[in-house]
Amino acid sequence: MAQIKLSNLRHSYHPDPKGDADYALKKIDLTWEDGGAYALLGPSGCGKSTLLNIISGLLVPSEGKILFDDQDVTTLPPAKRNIAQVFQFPVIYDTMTVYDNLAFPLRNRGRDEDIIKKRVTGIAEMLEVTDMLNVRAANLSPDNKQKISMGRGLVREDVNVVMFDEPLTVIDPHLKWKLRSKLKELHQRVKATMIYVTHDQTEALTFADKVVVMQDGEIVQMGTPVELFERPTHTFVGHFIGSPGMNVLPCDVKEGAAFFGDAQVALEGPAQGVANGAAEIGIRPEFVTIEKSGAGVSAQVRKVSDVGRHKVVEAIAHNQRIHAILEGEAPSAGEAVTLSFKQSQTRLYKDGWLASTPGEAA
Ligand SMILES: Nc1ncnc2c1ncn2[C@@H]1O[C@H](COP(=O)(O)OP(=O)(O)OP(=O)(O)O)[C@@H](O)[C@H]1O
Repeated sequence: MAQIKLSNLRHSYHPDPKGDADYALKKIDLTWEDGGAYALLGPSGCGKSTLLNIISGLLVPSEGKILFDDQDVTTLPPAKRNIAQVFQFPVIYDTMTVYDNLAFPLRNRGRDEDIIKKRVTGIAEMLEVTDMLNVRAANLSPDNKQKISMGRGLVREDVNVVMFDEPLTVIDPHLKWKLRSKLKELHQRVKATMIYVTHDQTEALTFADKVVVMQDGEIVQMGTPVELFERPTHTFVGHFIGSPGMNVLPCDVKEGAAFFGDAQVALEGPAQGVANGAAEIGIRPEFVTIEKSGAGVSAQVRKVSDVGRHKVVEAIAHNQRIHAILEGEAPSAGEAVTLSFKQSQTRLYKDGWLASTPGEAA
C-alpha cells in the first residue's frame, strides 16, 4: 500500500497547448492517503479517465509528478507500478474456473500454492462466491463475472492501489446496491488504498470516505460526503450532489449584504472581501421552507412531485426556479407562497466559489 501524491500535474492531448482550454487536466495537486477509500466523481469528459491513466502509468503527464510514497513513478510503465485495476467490463478468463481466475494474479507473481489458496478462499468468502470456485467462469452471470473481476483486483496483498473504473456499469440495477455495499465492506477488511471512478453520486457517496469532485479538468472539492453536502466549496459541487441539487440563485451584493430581487437574504455569516455586484446565493432544497403568507421571498408553485419519502416543490421567484423538499403537506401548483431560507445554511458564492463564512453576518 502507498500514499499517492500528484504534484503540479497538468495534461494536454494537444501537441502544442496554448491556454487552459487545451488542457484536459488543468493543475492538480492532490494526496491520496495510504489505505483510504476514495471516489473520483464528475460528469463525462471532466478528466477522470485521464487522471486514472496517469496514476496507472498508461499516460505520462505533460507536466508534474506522481509519487508513490516517496518514489517518483511519473515515467514508470504500468507493470512497474504494482497496481490493480477493475474496469467497466469484467476482465476474466472464460475457460478457467473461478478459483484459477482469482489465483491468476498471484501465480503470475510466482506465489506459493499454499499462500494462493489462503488468499483465494479468503477473497471468495468475502465476495460470497465460495460455492462457485470450481465453476467455469463462462457459466457465470454478468454480475458474478464482475464480482470475480473485483476479486482479481483485491487478491494481491502487495498492491499500491486498487482502482475501479465505473465497475458497476454492467450490473443489474437491483444488484448494484448489493455490490456497492460489498465493496465498502471489502475496503474495511482489506484496507488497501482504493480509488473508485464514477459519474454517479450515489456510488461515490456510499463507497468513499472521501470524494474528489472534478469539473472541466479541475478538482473543485475533496471532502467527506457530509462536507460535500453541507459546505460545497463550489456551486458545481452543490448542484452536482444532492437530489435535487443546491439552489443557486443570482443575487446582488451591496456592502456585504445579498439581495435576491429586492429582498435582502440573510447569509450564514460575513462575506468579507466580496465586491459589490453580481454573485450567487446557494441554499439546499432541504433548507427552504414554504409558507402560504408572511415574510420571505414571494414565489409561485409550478410543480409538486411526490418522490415517496418526501415531496419536491418547484417554485418560481424572480424568474428563477427554486426547489424545496417538504416532509408534510405541500401547496398545490399555481399557488402563491412565500419562501424562507434557513440562515445558517444560506451561503454566498462569487464566481462559483464559496465566499461566505459561518458566524455573525455583517
Ligand atoms: N486520447 C485522447 N485524445 C484527445 N483528447 C482526449 C483523449 N482522451 C480524452 N480526451 C479529452 O480529454 C477530456 C477529458 O476526457 P476523459 O476521458 O479523461 O474524461 P472522463 O471524465 O473520464 O469522461 P468519461 O466519463 O466520459 O470517460 C475530454 O475533453 C476528452 O475529449
